[in-house]
This record gives sequence, C-alpha cells and structure tokens, in this order.
Amino acid sequence: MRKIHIIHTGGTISMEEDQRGAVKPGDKHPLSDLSGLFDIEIDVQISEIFRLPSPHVTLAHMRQLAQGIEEAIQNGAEGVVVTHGTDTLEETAYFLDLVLQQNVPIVLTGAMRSNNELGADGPHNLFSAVEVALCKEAGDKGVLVVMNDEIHTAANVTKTHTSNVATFQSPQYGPIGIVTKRGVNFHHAPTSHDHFPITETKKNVILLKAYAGMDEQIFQALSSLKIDGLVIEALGQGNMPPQTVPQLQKYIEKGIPIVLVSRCFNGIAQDVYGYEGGGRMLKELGIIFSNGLNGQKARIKLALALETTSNHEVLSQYFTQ
Ligand SMILES: NC(=O)C[C@H](N)C(=O)O
Repeated sequence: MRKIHIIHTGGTISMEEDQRGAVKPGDKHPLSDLSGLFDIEIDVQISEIFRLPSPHVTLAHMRQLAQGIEEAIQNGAEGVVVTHGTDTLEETAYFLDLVLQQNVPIVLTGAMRSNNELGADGPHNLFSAVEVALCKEAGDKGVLVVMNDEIHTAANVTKTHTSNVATFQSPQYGPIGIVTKRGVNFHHAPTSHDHFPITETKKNVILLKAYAGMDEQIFQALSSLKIDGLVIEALGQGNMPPQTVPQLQKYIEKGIPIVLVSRCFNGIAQDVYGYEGGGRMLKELGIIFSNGLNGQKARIKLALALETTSNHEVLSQYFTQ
C-alpha cells in the first residue's frame, strides 16, 4: 500500500460559485474519497495547511507549506500532492523546488473552474496529480506541476491564460511528461536543480516591468524604501530605455543587486546590444542576467539566494546555471 499525503491550501480548486456568479472559498475540497480510483491500493492522508486565494499567499506561507511537506514525508508519505490557487501557483512551486531537497514526488495542482461549475477541472487535476505522485520516477525531478494532463517542472511552468483550462505551459522546453488513461509518461528530464537551505524569508525583492519610454521616476520613488534586491523584466533580449540607466547604476553602487530577465514570454536575456541602455552596457554596470526564468520566479530565486549570500559573484552564478 503506497502512502500519499494531500495538502490543501485553497484556490479555485477549493471554491464554489455563488448564485450571483462570484467564485468564493467554499467548505469542500474535490475528491475527498479517492478509494477505488487507482490500480493499486493507496493510503491517503489529507490535511489543510491554510485556505487562501493564491493572491493572498506570501513567502512566509510558502515556507510554512515547505515545513508541512517535510513533516508529511517524515511521517512516511511516499508522495505529496498540494492543491493551490493558480494565480501564484508557479511561484509557490518554484519556491518549494528551491528549498526542499526530497526524493519523493512533490506535485502541485489547482483548477481553473470551481467545484460547482460545469466542466470543473479540479477533480480530474487532483486525480492526475495523485497518479504522478504515485510514480516513483517522479521523485528525482524536483517539484512538479500537473494540470490538464501535462507534467511541468516548477522552474519553467507559467500561467499563460486567464481562464482556459490549458493555461499552464512551459515556454522554454514544454512539459516533461503527460498523464494518460494508461499511466504516466515522462519524455524528458530536468538538467539542473538549485537548492537554498533557508531558515528565513525576510528579503524584500521588488519586481518591475520595463516599457517604452520608462524613465528614472519609479526608481527614484523606490529609493526611499528598504529594498534588498530588484528584478527587472527588461525589453527584448535584455535592454532598457536609456533614461533608466543612471538610476540603475545608483542601485548597483548602493550594493542592491539587480537581476534582469526579459519581459518576452519565451527566450533568454543576453548582453547582445551595444547601444545606450543595451544589454552590453547593463551587464558592464554589474546587472545580473538570468537564464530564462520569468520575472516572478527570478524574484523568488533572488529573495532566497539573498538569504544565503550577498556576494555578487555567487549571486551571478546562481542565475547563469
Ligand atoms: N484558478 C485559481 O485558482 C485562481 C484563483 N484566483 C486563485 O489563484 O486562488
């Protein structure tokens, strides 16, 4: 008999639509009875660590969840499934991927339609997530996200559509596997895995998005705040409007690390362009270029990395791996 632990944290997968069409936290979770659904006998523990819409989730909640997962594994779970709201699911998944070092499957899932809506996807997603958590092969691939019959890595997956059930995609490399009626198929494996053994999540990392005509104002306004790091979703291959450059330089001189990603949906930020504000100039200033993470994940990574080091060289290496 395989032991699986399901941890509920809230999100649409635990919500219902009321008579006026507003989707709200309910008092039910999908599939409370999993008996007879799987080919093998399973022993399922179910717990709820918090019940929040995922826009309410903070780094402190993510740490609490990481501890809950570790406890479940210490208590014998051979696979852990977490249900979570989809809005910030990718951030929680990546946080867990970076802080947990476990070789049992850890799988996050959610739903785009609440439990009493026509075509609710929560029960099927939870079923598929348990299928993956039961699969021993899933144990060495880091934290996984299972939605709409696809298996994604925490590092790559992102929410791409506001309402479609096929919202979760992995722009760089695609899903690493699929869930079918006959079982779980992995078709490729993640190549690297970072680990940050943190005990706190106190660093304040801000995420900004660049736009045509961006100037110094937002950077000046932010300079009155206590900021430990800055992530910028830059333009194209990694370029910024020239008016921002003197301010970026000031942040670097103050020892505040800046990590640059692209605001493009796909691809890697690189120091290709040599014009004013181009990637070459930004890299020479000491801005760290990230290798393909999106902004929200680079923010999680920088916040965790800063808990372990403030060394610029070490931080840069974390983002080039
Ligand atoms: N589909 C969802 O779960 C979205 C919801 N707003 C949440 O993230 O909690």
